[in-house]
Amino acid sequence: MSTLIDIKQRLGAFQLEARFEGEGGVTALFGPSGSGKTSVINAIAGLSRPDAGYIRLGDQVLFDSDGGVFVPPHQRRVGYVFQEPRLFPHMSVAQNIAYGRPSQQYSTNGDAGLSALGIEHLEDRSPRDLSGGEAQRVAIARALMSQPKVLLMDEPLAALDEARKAEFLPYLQAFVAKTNIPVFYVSHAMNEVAQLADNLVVMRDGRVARSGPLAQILSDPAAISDIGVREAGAILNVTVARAEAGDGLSELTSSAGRLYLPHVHVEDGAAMRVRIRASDVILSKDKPDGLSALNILPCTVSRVHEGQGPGVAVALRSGEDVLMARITRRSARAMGLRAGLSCYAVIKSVSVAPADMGGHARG
Ligand SMILES: Nc1ncnc2c1ncn2[C@@H]1O[C@H](COP(=O)(O)OP(=O)(O)OP(=O)(O)O)[C@@H](O)[C@H]1O
Repeated sequence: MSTLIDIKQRLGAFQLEARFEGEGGVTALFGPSGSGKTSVINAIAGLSRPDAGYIRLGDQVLFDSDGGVFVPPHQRRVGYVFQEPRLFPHMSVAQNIAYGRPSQQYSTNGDAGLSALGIEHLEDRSPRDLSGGEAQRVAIARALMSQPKVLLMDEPLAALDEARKAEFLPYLQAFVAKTNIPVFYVSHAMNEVAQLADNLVVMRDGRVARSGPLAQILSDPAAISDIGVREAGAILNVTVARAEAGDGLSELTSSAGRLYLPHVHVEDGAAMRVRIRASDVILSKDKPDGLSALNILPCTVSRVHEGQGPGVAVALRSGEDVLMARITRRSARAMGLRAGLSCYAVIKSVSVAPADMGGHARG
């Protein structure tokens, strides 16, 4: 489902001026606090009315200031999942899900997205007896009951502690991999975005700094300043060769070679995404020997991007994948880095956090 968002809106002292196009799947709105992410999805939901512009989801125009179109929120077929699950405490889980749709039978049968949430065994419980992650899974199920054409999620992990996040994320990944409903996902956490999204919209100060396919933006060295130097990094698509490779490690295969990374709790043969931060990649012109680092991938430099500061972003072709390295300008010069140069990327196993591993391969 193609989308077009092109809106201007003054909110107090804040000026929102956001334009991007999308192609369905999961579109992450990523940016620092106060950059305008929630304001954009509120405009899509019809919870606020932009001063000017245009919003189209598929073939439905929801807002067109020139044409005098403003579809009211209840006619937009938009599901909204907030930071807090907002369940009714006096109703069971099943009643919460069916709330407002008494005529509609709730059943996970035949809906792969809904089944992926794994909530059947929770139906008779009170929301008081759910963990934060379980409650969010129920909130997503409830949002699906209106048979939305699009699902908006505003930082659904923000209110969860680290343990609950780790428990909830695999369900969310499975859900977005299975559902056919386009999702707009607001987050300021790049590890979540890297695991969940197909498309990325980077927001800065009320404007769209970048938008496009996630993998493309994350492997563009010129985008590093918009993503943030600490957060920037490319995604490797890997297959789990041996989840239990001993020593608390898993053995993964990427198109460029074998990797040993912290243990992942998935079946052998599973396809997943691994985010490798640019600042965790060391480059060497010769194949290093006697290093403690377990992962040494042959690469070819495809682009060297010099920014304002002391760092240089280097895009590397590694088999079919792209890696990104951030090194000092001084090192880049000393090594004579330039497009076409063959080198080796060195990645410490322990530098890759479990939270950076696990996104389902889509398709
Ligand atoms: N109704 C309003 N009136 C005045 N200012 C507003 C209004 N709504 C939003 N703002 C301001 O607009 C800016 C963007 O807010 P928004 O919630 O869209 O950002 P965000 O990127 O989602 O941030 P966060 O991650 O903190 O939720 C903020 O400075 C906020 O205070």
